[in-house]
Amino acid sequence: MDIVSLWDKTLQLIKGELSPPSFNAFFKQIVPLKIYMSDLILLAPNDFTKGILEDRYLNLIESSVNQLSLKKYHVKFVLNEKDVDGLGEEVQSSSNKKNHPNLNPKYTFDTFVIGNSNRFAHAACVAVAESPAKAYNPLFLYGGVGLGKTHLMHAIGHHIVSQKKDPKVVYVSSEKFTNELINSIKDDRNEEFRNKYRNVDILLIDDIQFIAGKERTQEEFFHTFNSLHEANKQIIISSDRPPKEIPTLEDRLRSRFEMGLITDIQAPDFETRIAILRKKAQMENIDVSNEVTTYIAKNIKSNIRELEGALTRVIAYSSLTNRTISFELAVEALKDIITSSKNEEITVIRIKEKVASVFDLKMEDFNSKKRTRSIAYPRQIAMYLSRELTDLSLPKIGEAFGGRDHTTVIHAHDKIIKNIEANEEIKIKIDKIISDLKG
Ligand SMILES: Nc1ncnc2c1ncn2[C@@H]1O[C@H](COP(=O)(O)OP(=O)(O)OP(=O)(O)O)[C@@H](O)[C@H]1O
Repeated sequence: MDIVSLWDKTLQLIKGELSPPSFNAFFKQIVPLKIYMSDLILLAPNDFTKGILEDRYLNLIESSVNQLSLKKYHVKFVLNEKDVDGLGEEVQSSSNKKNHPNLNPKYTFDTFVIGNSNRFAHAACVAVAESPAKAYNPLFLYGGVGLGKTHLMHAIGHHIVSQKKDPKVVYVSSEKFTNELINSIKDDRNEEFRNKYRNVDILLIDDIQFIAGKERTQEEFFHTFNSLHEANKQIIISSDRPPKEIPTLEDRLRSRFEMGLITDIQAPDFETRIAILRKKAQMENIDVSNEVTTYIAKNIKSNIRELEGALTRVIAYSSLTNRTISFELAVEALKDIITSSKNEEITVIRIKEKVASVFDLKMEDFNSKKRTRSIAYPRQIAMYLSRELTDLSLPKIGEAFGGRDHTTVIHAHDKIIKNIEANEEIKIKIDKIISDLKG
């Protein structure tokens, strides 16, 4: 029995043992990942659910699995698919179809909510999924943590697998790529490694920023890239920043990454956060009021993984305490998470407002072309603080200051660092602004 059927049957057994709210809260989101030796490895959606599954349900899960299988398994939970990367070749995986990559079944275009922050990235991914190697090659997706890059890459993979006959689609994190390369060198299996990556139709490579500074990996990836590109195979790359900002990336790779289309994903706006929460509640088949989704969406802004985690926590809390989901219950369930992030997020606007009040500037002065010292200097301080206190990229900061070039932001940042080192008065002033912003 393959892992997917084994897990499906296990779920049927477990369902009969538990109340529907508990089953829905803790079991529906588990993804069967891998069978390795005598371990059945399952992906838990978040730390909280993992803790509950391990503390309360491990015996039930293992006994149910072992009722169905001749072989005795130990069940293990991981939080990240990358955690099983080091386990060597799979014995069986959830992606048991020939040439099928290890794609998360939940990460499809259907489950992806489109909003202003990701509309362009989504459209580019759909275009690539429909015409691989014809639309944009490579497609380079970048954005902050937990904003949907991996989701979109897997969605492209699923779409292509569903459209083409036996395409070879490979999804790999750059860390896994590096580890496999190192092992192949160690075991003298370099040829095998090359064949694996140079003979695919679609290569999805996640978190490419981790190859920064790894010369041998960059060299190998350069040749993999070239042979795929020349053979008209599609390459999709993700990163937490644009190619220009990846330090110690060889120029020849950087220019290749810039050959196709580069697209970014921003943090979702309020409406998109609400839509994501609604979609998730709908997928879980659970009623959640507008008051509750609004409370979560207003307080968790910059990471969709955390947004989803908050909703899961509310659902679990309701199931554990046997109460219906209400605004009061959500506040109670999320008191640790939302108190710890109660300080308002630091944005460029807040930085500008603060610097404007300290240096007696008008808001429009930050974007103006005026270069008098009384304006240019506070403007440079505001750019410095934006670089230090927000996750925005250099080009985005430049954009937020009247469309200035990213080199202007670098210059301002370097200058203020030197000033802080040389001038105690400025250091105190800037420290005070930072502590006021942090609340
Ligand atoms: N637009 C969206 N609609 C629905 N779910 C989303 C959306 N964007 C992200 N998610 C969900 O948020 C979670 C985090 O997304 P994902 O893992 O793709 O982020 P990432 O950008 O690859 O993060 P990292 O930088 O940590 O690798 C996933 O569960 C994903 O399904």
